[in-house]
Amino acid sequence: MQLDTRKLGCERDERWLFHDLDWQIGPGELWRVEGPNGAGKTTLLRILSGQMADYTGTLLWHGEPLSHCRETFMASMLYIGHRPGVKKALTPLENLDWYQAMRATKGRARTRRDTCFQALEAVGLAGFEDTPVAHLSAGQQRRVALARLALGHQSLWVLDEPFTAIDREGVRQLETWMMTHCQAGGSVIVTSHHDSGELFPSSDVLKNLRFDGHGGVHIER
Ligand SMILES: Nc1ncnc2c1ncn2[C@@H]1O[C@H](COP(=O)(O)OP(=O)(O)OP(=O)(O)O)[C@@H](O)[C@H]1O
Repeated sequence: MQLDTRKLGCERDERWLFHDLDWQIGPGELWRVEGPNGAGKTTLLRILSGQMADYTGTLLWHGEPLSHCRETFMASMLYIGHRPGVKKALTPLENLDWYQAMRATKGRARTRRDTCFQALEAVGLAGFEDTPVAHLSAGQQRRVALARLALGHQSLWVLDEPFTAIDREGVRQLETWMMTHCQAGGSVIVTSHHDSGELFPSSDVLKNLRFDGHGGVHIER
């Protein structure tokens, strides 16, 4: 797993959010992107996850320009954004099953459903599998989205504010998942407004990319 940015830049309303950003995200690396509101964190994550083409510079996936290997990249990357990205009229189980089907996950429908059950149990939604998402709390809805992490398909996780609405125990569990994912050779890029030191207190692998809010971005390995 290797994602590189070369001279990456993005301008909004005649203001550079970031420019000339050279950054390497390698296997086993856990990156926290931090900075003030409006600095450009979400914009950066949307570019890195292949959702925005409005930037300067180059993105390389395993050394190859992203535009040449988009399909492989998209299959290897999981993005969870600000919004839970779940269908409220469906149940958690239906949402996950739909997600699995969309990713053309091989295997029998029954095995696929079992995997979904396990993922929902892992995020604390056992007993809520068949409740329409619209009837769940904000934190539970968020957990439906986060259950995708437990399905274990992708090597790169790009997570924009995944801790929003999640209780303290859930935050610790999520941190553990991210660290375990990195220990297994995966990579994580995560934003959060939690204070520094509040998250991943026991991690010695956490690296920071910090927006200073004035167009400067600082990489702290
Ligand atoms: N589609 C867009 N068109 C024009 N400007 C945009 C667009 N999306 C975001 N911006 C601007 O880009 C800047 C960066 O926004 P972004 O959402 O990336 O910041 P952020 O660091 O994630 O903020 P927050 O911490 O509040 O989530 C903001 O000034 C925002 O107004």
